[in-house]
Amino acid sequence: MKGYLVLSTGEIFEGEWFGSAADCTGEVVFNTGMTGYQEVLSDPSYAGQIITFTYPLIGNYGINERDYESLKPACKGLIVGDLCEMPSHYESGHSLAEIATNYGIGVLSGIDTRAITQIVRTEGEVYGLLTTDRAKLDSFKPQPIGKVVPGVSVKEAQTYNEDAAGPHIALIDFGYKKSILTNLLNGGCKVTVMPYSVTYNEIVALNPDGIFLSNGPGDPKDLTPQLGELKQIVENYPTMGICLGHQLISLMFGCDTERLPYGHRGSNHPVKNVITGKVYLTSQNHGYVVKPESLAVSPLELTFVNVNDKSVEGVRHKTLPISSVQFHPEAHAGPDDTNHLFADFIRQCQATGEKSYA
Ligand SMILES: NC(=O)CC[C@H](N)C(=O)O
Repeated sequence: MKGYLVLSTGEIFEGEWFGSAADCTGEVVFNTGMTGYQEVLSDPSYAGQIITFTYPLIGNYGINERDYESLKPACKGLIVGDLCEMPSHYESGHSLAEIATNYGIGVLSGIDTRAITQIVRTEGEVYGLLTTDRAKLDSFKPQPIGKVVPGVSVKEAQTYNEDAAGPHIALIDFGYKKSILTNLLNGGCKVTVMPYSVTYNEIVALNPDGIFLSNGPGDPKDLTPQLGELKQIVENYPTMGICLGHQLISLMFGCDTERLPYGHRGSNHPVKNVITGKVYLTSQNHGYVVKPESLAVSPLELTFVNVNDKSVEGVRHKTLPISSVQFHPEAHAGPDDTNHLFADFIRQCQATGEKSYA
């Protein structure tokens, strides 16, 4: 079946349609990873987005049971150069087209994904409509994706590794990737996943040893109403944040965020630890970033910087045990060069021996 993509910048692309037959609209972004499409499409941080894969062949090793980053993918659609319909891998249980159908995701194949990438790199914020109905192309009205965290966060607390000997971590869920939970559980922690709207009193009642602020979709400023409560939480426990969690920590301590000229989404983004001088390759997925000049007026200091564009990649509080990174130390997809950050955080939660820094 034929399918179409119309962009808010006016271009129209025609290709072959797979997956869910329903139309979808969303922000068009591009991911440059050469592998990892299963982890990417199931990462909740892509809620409301249509993902263009720059690597030309997608779907060739199928979909397995283990590599989902969430139970239900939140992205809207996929745009690929060449969708493989006959995957080959000993763990593959489904083709990409099958699971896209099951999860209501439209897939457009046979597209010049480099052309789309160039448009997104030039324009920054681009929206698109994926449809099989040519008649709808003229009436497309782009709309920002809006507040998406409530749709991907858990509704009730969920505890994992109840009897673990290690520290008890409250993982505040803005759309957490399963690999973050897995890293904490493998590090010997008991983990309670809490809804994004959790209050300080609920955290006090839980009595955790540390707080983890997860990744998540959308503009971090959409969560401005939560910042006061979250600040009270993180000021009282050792805390680590990843991606959206990092942006929220920065906002709550007086920094500012802005859109990147175009997003960092891929598996080979170099970052430099400004304290040790070491460079790491990292997995990334973000469209917003902390403004570097805003750090000067906050109690936070820079820990990591992006080697390519010098953007802020990590911060820590000057006096409290709070740190966060813009990249993804849990990898999936991508390199796990910075995986030691989980061990550092878990050690920090163990070392305090007391619950409160207040
Ligand atoms: N992976 C994430 O947590 C993304 C954070 C935020 N939604 C951004 O695009 O910058």
